[in-house]
Amino acid sequence: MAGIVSIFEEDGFSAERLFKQGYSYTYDDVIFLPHYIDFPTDAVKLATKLSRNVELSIPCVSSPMDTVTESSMATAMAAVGGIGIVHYNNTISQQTSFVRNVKSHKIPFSAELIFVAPSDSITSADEFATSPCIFVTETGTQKSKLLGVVSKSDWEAVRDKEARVSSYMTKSPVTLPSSYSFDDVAGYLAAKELNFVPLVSDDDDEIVNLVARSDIERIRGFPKMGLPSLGADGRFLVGAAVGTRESDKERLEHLVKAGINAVILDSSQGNSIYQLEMIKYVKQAYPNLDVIGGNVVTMSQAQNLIQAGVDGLRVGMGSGSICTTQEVCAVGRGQATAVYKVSSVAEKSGIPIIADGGISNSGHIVKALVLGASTVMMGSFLAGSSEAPGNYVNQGDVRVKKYRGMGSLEAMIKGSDQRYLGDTAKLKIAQGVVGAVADKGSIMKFIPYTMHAVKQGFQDLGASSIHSAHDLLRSGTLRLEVRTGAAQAEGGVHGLVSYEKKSF
Ligand SMILES: NC(=O)C1=CN([C@@H]2O[C@H](COP(=O)(O)OP(=O)(O)OC[C@H]3O[C@@H](n4cnc5c(N)ncnc54)[C@H](O)[C@@H]3O)[C@@H](O)[C@H]2O)C=CC1
Ligand SMILES: O=c1[nH]c(=O)c2[nH+]cn([C@@H]3O[C@H](COP(=O)(O)O)[C@@H](O)[C@H]3O)c2[nH]1
Ligand SMILES: [K+]
Repeated sequence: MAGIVSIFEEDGFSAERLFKQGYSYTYDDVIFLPHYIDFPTDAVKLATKLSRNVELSIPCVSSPMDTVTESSMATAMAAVGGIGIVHYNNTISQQTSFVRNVKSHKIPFSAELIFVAPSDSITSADEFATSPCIFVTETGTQKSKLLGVVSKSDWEAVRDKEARVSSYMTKSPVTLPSSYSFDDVAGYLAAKELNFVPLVSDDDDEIVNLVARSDIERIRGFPKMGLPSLGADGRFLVGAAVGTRESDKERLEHLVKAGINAVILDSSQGNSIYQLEMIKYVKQAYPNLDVIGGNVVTMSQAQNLIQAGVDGLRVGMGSGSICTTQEVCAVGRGQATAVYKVSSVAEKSGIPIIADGGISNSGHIVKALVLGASTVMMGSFLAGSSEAPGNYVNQGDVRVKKYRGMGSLEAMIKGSDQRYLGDTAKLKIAQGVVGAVADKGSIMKFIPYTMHAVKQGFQDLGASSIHSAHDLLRSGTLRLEVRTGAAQAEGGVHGLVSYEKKSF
């Protein structure tokens, strides 16, 4: 191979040369030249690091946005081997309860837990829309003693819909410990011919999950993935975002108690005195917690945060699908260039980087990883999934979910305005939009398929791991080019009267 490489070394550009030319390139601008295949697709390993001490089996991270990551997303992301970062556009108690919820699960969930008090009545079938049953507890909240359960069929059989639930609930329902594995729970439901079973936490008997027979079939139907992301205590890994205000120190204290495995300091421009001070504070107060700084897009921004002690860096400014930062502030960078440049610095200090924003297909993930990232962070790619917060609505013929920027007016009004209205700033300027994305089903189905597509890309490049891709990048063995507009059009579907694009 060495001889062939030297004859053709002028074919294509090395990344070093290509990214030196003064252009801001994004993923679609560049294309990799194929190399040599000497292993099967399944031999490609995508195991990686989120940050210095957090290991994942796939390079996928869900973004800390209020239309992307709460408990359901973070649980499912960990179950498939990635990680979710819980957003902080909420109160401290809401954010920590999302984290605790992830920590108390062994099985990803789809049903909502609904609680009523014994004297309440259930007047509409709509109350069962998101769950096969409703729990009755002493005070009607999750944190109180379980008295009974009402299934949808129990309720349908009741004539007087105004009746108190205590008059017809099934008393003292069977529960299982939440430490039971998927197979244990599946075996129990089958043996007892039950339609669902609630799972209770080991320490305080609180109901934390509800597994229905349909969930068992659903989960069994998903493609097999590698190892889930588990901490040393056997619980799912989860991260959380916080800001850089004084009040975020209190938030962080609660998140650490709830068991987060990494914290992301969430700013659009991370190279600030506020973030540098926060990084130093976190490293001193919680030496065992990985702290991820950002966002950054330049080598010098990265160098500053590395010197302050970050364990990971988040890269991307204005590249997100809902971002308007480049339009509003004229600051940012094409995402391919940003990932390459920041990784060239971070790599020298052994700091993994997260390529954040602008991912809309598996090819973009290949590009981010091969250009130096260790993981990709996704918002719009995940926001249409069943695990994302919010309900689906119909927009014409399409089932959609809301997806919005954290710097959109709507999101700022909901909670992040403390960041904007604090101290001096009285005027709110949006740096993001509110939109909608199409229903994509469960991430537990489309992430495995996406990872398989990524492995095919790696195989074409002769890279059997993310580490070996980075070696090809740095040695100049990886060759790439910029695509003209016509080349980009040629690379997409073209010249057809109509077509259906079905990926798997
Ligand atoms: N990746 C991207 O391209 C972008 C992301 N976003 C997202 O929008 C959200 C908001 O981002 P930002 O506006 O950057 O939030 P931020 O909270 O970091 O900054 C908001 C404002 O508060 C100031 N600030 C922060 N800490 C301070 C302190 N301790 N004392 C005084 N002033 C302080 C900042 O300098 C800035 O002017 C985040 O979720 C972020 O990820 C927003 C724009 C671009
Ligand atoms: O300019 C911005 N204004 C916003 O309101 C905003 N909200 C999120 N983000 C960033 O976009 C990333 C998600 O991007 P994607 O949807 O392309 O995955 C996220 O991970 C963030 O980095 C924002 N950027
Ligand atoms: K954008």
